[in-house]
Amino acid sequence: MKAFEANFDGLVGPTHNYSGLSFGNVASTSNLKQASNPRLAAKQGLLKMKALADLGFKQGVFAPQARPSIKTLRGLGFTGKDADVIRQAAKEAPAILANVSSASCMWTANAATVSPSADTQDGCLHFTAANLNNKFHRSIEHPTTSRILRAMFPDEYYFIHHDALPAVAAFGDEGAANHTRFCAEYDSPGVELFVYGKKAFSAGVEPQKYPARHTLEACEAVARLHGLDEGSVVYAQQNPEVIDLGVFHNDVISVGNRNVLFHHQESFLDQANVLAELKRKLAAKGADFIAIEVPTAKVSVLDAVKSYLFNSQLLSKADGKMIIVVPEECRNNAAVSAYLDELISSGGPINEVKIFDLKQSMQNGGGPACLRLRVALTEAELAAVNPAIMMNDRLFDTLNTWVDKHYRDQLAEADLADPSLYEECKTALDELTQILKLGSVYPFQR
Ligand SMILES: NCCC[C@H](NC(=O)CCC(=O)O)C(=O)O
Repeated sequence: MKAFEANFDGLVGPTHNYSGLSFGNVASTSNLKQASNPRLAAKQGLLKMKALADLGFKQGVFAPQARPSIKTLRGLGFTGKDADVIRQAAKEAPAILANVSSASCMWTANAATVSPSADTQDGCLHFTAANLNNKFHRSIEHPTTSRILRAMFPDEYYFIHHDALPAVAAFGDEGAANHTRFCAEYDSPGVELFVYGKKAFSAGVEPQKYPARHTLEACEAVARLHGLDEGSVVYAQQNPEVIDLGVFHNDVISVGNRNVLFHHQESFLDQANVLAELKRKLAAKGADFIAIEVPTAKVSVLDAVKSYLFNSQLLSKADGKMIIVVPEECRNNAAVSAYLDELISSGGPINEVKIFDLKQSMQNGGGPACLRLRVALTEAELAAVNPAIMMNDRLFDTLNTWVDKHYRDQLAEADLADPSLYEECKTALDELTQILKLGSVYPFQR
């Protein structure tokens, strides 16, 4: 049977802005109050999707959410017509308005955790929406995320959707940014690596400066929901010291594809044992685990955080070799650029680099890997995906025209107070649900 890894990239929403909302994410806090360009941001993302689709990879579009979230504002006591709600929040609680205006759902690696059907007890493909409980602006994403996921993967015969875990810190869940699946072929049974920042209900080390967003308890709950057995999972604690250096998700310090893990020397707390367990469990599934470890002497953690070398995508080509998709920032960093040259000429599994300009997203701490949710699909499952979300020449043109029609090319803090921004967002997203055939997924449509 043929199988694929499809990538579903977050289409950047019309309110993309820099509000410095993510303590612990260095890019987010250091670009606070910069003006953003939502139109450019959306187009940068679309160009990546189109380029990968053109290379023959299965590529889909993950729709953004309506912002500001009027529902959230009403729940916090703002009243009146929608425009009044926005004006009142802008005047009395601008920080709340900034939170509910974030376009943060663009980083779909945080939308959910996905277990392919080859790994699960019932043979279904499981999704659990992430509660993103650690950050207020992200904690409001999951109800709509769940509805969009159901519209993207509607067939109940193949796809099972779980609601987010309880919205408390003990079950803090950041989705696939802290989850990597290893396998020989995409449809052969694999091993799923769940990475957490701390334990909630038992003692252990944790970061001192920045939050550990994701707990072991959340990882275990998702593994249970998805029906993964002991031989198919590895739990690893992220190195708390690198969280304190700005590695707020594991996908800032490691990335995996098939049998390969590309990671930094300081990624995990108990690195040697994590790697050994992965090797052993993967061997039992008939795959030979390859770990490519980048030494601190070549790339420091700070360079990794600045360049987002590990927030890359590893994509398997027909010949079995892999492309590494990196942001432009990797070429602007001398140490990282030199390392990349060495990597692709090393004779190892990664032998090609593709570079993308994703600066608008990068300035909020979101690189190529943050922008995509990976779903390994069999041919039959792929055929059951909503076809209107799959990228092709026509959809690329339609979405570019749609962005030109609806998006502003500049957004500063003061613009968030403008009620017409919400109107523009609603008009755009209403049209988008028709383009992507999603049905009524947004609160304003229900
Ligand atoms: N996987 C990348 C996620 C980036 C995201 N940044 C933000 O939400 C920044 C938004 C702002 O600061 O305006 C986060 O930290 O969760």
